[in-house]
Amino acid sequence: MSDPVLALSGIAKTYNQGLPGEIRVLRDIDLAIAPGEVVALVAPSGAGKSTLLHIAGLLDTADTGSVRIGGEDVTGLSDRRRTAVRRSDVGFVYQFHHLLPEFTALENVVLPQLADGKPKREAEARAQELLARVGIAERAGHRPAQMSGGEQQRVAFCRALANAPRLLLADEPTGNLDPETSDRVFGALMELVRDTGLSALIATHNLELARRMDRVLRLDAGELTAA
Ligand SMILES: Nc1ncnc2c1ncn2[C@@H]1O[C@H](COP(=O)(O)OP(=O)(O)OP(=O)(O)O)[C@@H](O)[C@H]1O
Repeated sequence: MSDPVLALSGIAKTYNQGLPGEIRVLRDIDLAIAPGEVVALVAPSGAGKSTLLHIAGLLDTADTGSVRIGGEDVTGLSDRRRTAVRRSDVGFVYQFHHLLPEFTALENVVLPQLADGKPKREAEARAQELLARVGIAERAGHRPAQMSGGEQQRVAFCRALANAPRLLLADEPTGNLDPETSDRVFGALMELVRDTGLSALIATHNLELARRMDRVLRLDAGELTAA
């Protein structure tokens, strides 16, 4: 069997360790996501889902435990190597799009590819293709402020997938949209994920959306359980 795309083992994280305000956010978390598997993460507010996603996406480090991406143990890598792995293997989508306001939709999808060393012409072709796939090809020349919330979030999906990562991590990717738009935009994301065959861990408060994924996990009191 092939290696999980993401494997977390014995992950624990405590904020303010040893201080009066100590918070044990994660306790002994184990998680494996298979190639092509899409997993929902549901959690009450403050349960530590952002912390878990940041550790899985190499934006933060755990106190104990290991993180493997594509079979490679990335736990002890230097900051430089972690950044390189994150850039090429992990796509991130946040609740708010975090697009660069002074750049167009196309440029927002092109820039991470240039940072990864791709030639401009190739990067632009891929960006066009991704924008077309989520139905906003005609918005390529628009800046974020000229687009609706749902369109902006679609651009953010394209940006996350621009470098063809193995793993997509999403933190409430449609959480700031109205229910109808959220449903449509989430559908576009799922189509993109399924088409590209990548693995994903998607945090959501929306149980209806969670049920459209392959597996639902619940994070509560620092522990992860099957829901
Ligand atoms: N840098 C930090 N220092 C101290 N405490 C922190 C830090 N980051 C997060 N916390 C605390 O850890 C807990 C988990 O935070 P986290 O952001 O992971 O939660 P969450 O589940 O993503 O919450 P939400 O759904 O509200 O965004 C919270 O109680 C938070 O206040």
